[in-house]
Amino acid sequence: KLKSSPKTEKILKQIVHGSCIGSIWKTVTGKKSFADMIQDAYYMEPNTRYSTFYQFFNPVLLVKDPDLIKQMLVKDSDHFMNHQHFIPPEGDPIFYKNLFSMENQEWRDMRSRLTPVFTSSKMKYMFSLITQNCDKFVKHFLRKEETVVTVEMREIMARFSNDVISNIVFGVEVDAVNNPNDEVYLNGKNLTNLTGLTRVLKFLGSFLVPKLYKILKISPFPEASIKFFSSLVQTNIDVRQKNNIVRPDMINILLDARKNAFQPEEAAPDTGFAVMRDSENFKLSKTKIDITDLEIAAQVITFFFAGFETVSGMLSFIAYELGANPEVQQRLIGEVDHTLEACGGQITYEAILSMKYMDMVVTEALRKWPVIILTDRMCTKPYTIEAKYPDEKSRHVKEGSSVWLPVFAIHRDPENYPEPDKFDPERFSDENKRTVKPYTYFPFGVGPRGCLASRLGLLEAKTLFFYILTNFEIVPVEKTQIPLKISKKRITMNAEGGFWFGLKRRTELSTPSA
Ligand code: HEM
Repeated sequence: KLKSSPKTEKILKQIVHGSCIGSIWKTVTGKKSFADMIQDAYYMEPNTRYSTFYQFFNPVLLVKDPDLIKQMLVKDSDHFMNHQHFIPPEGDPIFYKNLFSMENQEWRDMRSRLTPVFTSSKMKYMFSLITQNCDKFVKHFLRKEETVVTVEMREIMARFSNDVISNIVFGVEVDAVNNPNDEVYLNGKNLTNLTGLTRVLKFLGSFLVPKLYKILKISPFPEASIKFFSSLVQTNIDVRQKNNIVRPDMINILLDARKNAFQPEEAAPDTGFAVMRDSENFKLSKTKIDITDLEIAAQVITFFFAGFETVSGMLSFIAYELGANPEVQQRLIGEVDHTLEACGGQITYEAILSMKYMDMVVTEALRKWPVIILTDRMCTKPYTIEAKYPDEKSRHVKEGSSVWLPVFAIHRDPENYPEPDKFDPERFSDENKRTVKPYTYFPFGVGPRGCLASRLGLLEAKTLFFYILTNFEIVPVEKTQIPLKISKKRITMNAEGGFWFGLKRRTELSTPSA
């Protein structure tokens, strides 16, 4: 009988049971969704605080227990500071020098320089850019003759997200809602689209065999689109500096912060339950920041990348839940109408954020459909998980090994949320939200490395649905699929067969003059 090491035994067991490696293969070949693959891993070792498995030969620790998540990824986050790198440092400097890929002290410095750009008062400053795009969005549909316009939500939300994020981060007014062939949009889609066997393999491969990718200098992203965005941003910075152009966007905030220290913040309301707060224990930059043109370009391109697919996914799932749950939608329409009336027909930042039911709906949609199914950390300093229960042994986590936070699986675990597949905004009412188990809600990740721009994402969602519901009702049409099935063809969360719904005018009077 051959003797094998515990590690080999574990890999063999996984292959034999088809549990993890088998489910990775099913995901690569489009037979299983990425969310299902992670759920398989989550339930592989039931009733444990964490599971371990191998990404081929790399050990991965999947953390499931809320207290352990808090301990490891918040309190002891200095042991788990970086993401597993999947973009080779030798690749394009613009794409590599972004916050998501940065590591250790370099990341910490950049994060503290960028955090002031995303405060609530900066969101208020940028609110006018968001409303400009929301207004364009509704006018696009109000111009149509039909009373009910059939629309594939994911496509139109992607175009909307493209327009907003380009407007806010690049300072470029793009109109992909009206022009689907817009160059910025097509390049953004190319950059973020993870469909097709080659792209899926290339992307999953960067997680599964990162060392090989590093050696071969393979980037999972298309080079032509990276070049397109680099030159767009550089030209934009040059033109502004030459002509002293000022507009309320991120390039402007960063260029300005190079000359003047960040000003004391004016008080502004926060954007809701889901806002990342753990990530703000940083010493914020109170002096002028030292940031080069290249670094500004790298950051704003990351913002575009990070805020395009995520936001469009979130908006599509909110639209789906409103269309599938008419009683929720009617209650929200009531709140929208009341809010519009209370602010005399001219919506304000404060009024958007005063809507409690809107916050409950958006929070629950992000619980049921967290668009980022999984986030990861790399162990940067050896760590020991002490045994807590009699049947546990303490577990050593080696430097360089991966830790995964299975967001989707935690949000759908009935231990955390009873009837987890039910869309129930009441979970987040004033009364009930106090009973949500801490560290079981992660649409924007966790700890100091959590999403930098949760406020922006939430503000975009609330403002767009305010505009939509002022003018339309979202109704099922022939092609609508309820219940929604998660697509097996994409790594990012999407609906099989698309998100088809109708936008039904609420009144004939809302026809725009222009
Ligand atoms: C609904 C919209 C969004 C969702 C669901 C989302 C979610 C996430 C998640 C899960 C992470 C990883 C956090 C972790 O590992 O703990 C992340 C990181 C990040 N997000 Fe977002 N995000 C959204 C919108 C945005 C937008 C609009 C921007 C920029 C304008 C943005 C910028 C970033 C950046 C820069 C990071 C990396 C932070 C770091 O490593 O320090 N995100 N986001």
